[in-house]
Amino acid sequence: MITDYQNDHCRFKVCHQRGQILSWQPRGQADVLWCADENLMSLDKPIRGGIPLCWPWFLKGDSGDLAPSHGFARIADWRLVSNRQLEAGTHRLVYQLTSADTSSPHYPHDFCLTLEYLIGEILTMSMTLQAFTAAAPTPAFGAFHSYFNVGDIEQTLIEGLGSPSIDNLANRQRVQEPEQVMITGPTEKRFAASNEARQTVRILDKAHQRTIKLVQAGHSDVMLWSPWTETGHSLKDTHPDDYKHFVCVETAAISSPFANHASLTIFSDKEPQYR
Ligand SMILES: O=P(O)(O)OC[C@H]1O[C@H](O)[C@H](O)[C@@H](O)[C@@H]1O
Repeated sequence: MITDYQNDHCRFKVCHQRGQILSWQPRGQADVLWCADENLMSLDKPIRGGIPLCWPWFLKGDSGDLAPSHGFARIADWRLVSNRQLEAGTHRLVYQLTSADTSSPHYPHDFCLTLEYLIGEILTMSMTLQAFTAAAPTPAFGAFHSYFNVGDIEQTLIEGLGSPSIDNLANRQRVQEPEQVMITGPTEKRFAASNEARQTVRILDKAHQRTIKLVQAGHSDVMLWSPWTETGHSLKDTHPDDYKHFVCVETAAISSPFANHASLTIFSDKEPQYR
């Protein structure tokens, strides 16, 4: 179910069947991505960890009644269409999912979705949608639902999210946010992606003495999620203390649909930039 790779820059793990990266460990660093214990995983359920692609809706969609939650892409069988190493040693993996492989009454269109990963010193994930439907397809929403590995969530700050947030756990109230956001309990907050074409968010992980930098394009929102102590309880595919070691910073299309292309690039910098 899980395949390990190594190149000059990093080690990484993928689940080819899900087209999902689960681990990316740049040379000399701790894993940048968090992933649940393999013994608690099952292909019957979404794999909790790495970067699942939620598509073509987020949670249960705007209507609140779409199933499966977070769309069908993260539980579909993807096809690996290219797997090679570039000259610089970086791996390039390309997966495709088409309407012939999976179908949903909530997205009744002919499409081909391509996911491309460049995995080396930096990690880039990009998604391209080709629609073959004569009529305009139903708008597609979702997220690159990234799980980031942090040494200690209580010593982690996230900056570049902007303000205000919309707090899903407080009746969608608008909350004025500081420049650096700290997670101190269950968190489910949505931030508007900046008006600039590209937005940078930083995760300052004091315990690992590193900064993870995310540069995104094509997403309208950023979701910040931590289940806090729900790990090991309502989240049955996790252990009780897991919440201490991950934060989800999800570049997402929630308030506006995805265009045909969206990307996320992740850098991990060992220099301590924690202030
Ligand atoms: O458990 P999952 O279906 O993977 O969803 C995990 C989480 O994803 C997002 O961040 C949502 O905002 C949360 O409400 C949800 O609990």
